[in-house]
Amino acid sequence: MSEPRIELVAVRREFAGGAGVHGVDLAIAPGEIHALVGLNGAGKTTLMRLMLGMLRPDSGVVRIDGVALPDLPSGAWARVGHLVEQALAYGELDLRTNLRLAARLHGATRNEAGGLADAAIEELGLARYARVRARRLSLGNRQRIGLAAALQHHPDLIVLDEPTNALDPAGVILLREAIVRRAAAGAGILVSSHHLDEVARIADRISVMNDGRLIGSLDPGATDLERAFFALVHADDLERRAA
Ligand SMILES: Nc1ncnc2c1ncn2[C@@H]1O[C@H](COP(=O)(O)OP(=O)(O)OP(=O)(O)O)[C@@H](O)[C@H]1O
Repeated sequence: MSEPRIELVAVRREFAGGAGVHGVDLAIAPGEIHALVGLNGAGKTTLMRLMLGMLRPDSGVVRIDGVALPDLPSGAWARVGHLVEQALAYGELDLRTNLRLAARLHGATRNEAGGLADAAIEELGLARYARVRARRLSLGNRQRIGLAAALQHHPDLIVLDEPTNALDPAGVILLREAIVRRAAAGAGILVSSHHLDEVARIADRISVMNDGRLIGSLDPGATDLERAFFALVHADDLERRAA
């Protein structure tokens, strides 16, 4: 089997008060779309921040393409695309300039950056807004900029935290198609969501997170995902209360 795009072994990060991520193992293969679902506060964003080196684990290891994060050469981050928390855009610059800059930060040459930005603008339905300053854009279109910046350089590893937030139905479809395209090209993708049916359309695997742990998985082809999700969460809550 090929090397996972990313692998987490016993990753733990505990905040004061006890919340956090309490020992997570996870591997995402090239070409895999892996969905992460869980209630508010389950630890999804924290897990993603640990995967991206934004947060240091108390213990455990995160490897990208087999290399532990502290040893990862800085150039390797150019092969990663992510949107975790807020989409970063310079309000005074237009949408296309923002995307060109993001492409440059991901290692594209000046010539390549324009082409990547134009392709992403097309892919995410942003052509009408290409020359509009970011601060004038709607919330959903700012989210589209963040997604375009995360995807435009065709990364090998993609991490998206609730990417459909603020997107209209057309945006949801464009994003879905873009994610499937990246996976078909070999990217490993982790995407969190509160929309079970939405992620089930594209995910190869769905992991359920509860109280900082991965407690099980859902079959993306199953009919009543909501019921299966709550059954897992309730059983886990009961088990921990009994312990
Ligand atoms: N820097 C921090 N310091 C203390 N506690 C934190 C910190 N960051 C997150 N937490 C806590 O860790 C837990 C997990 O938060 P996290 O944001 O990872 O959850 P989530 O699954 O992404 O939630 P949501 O679905 O609401 O986005 C929460 O209880 C949160 O309050």
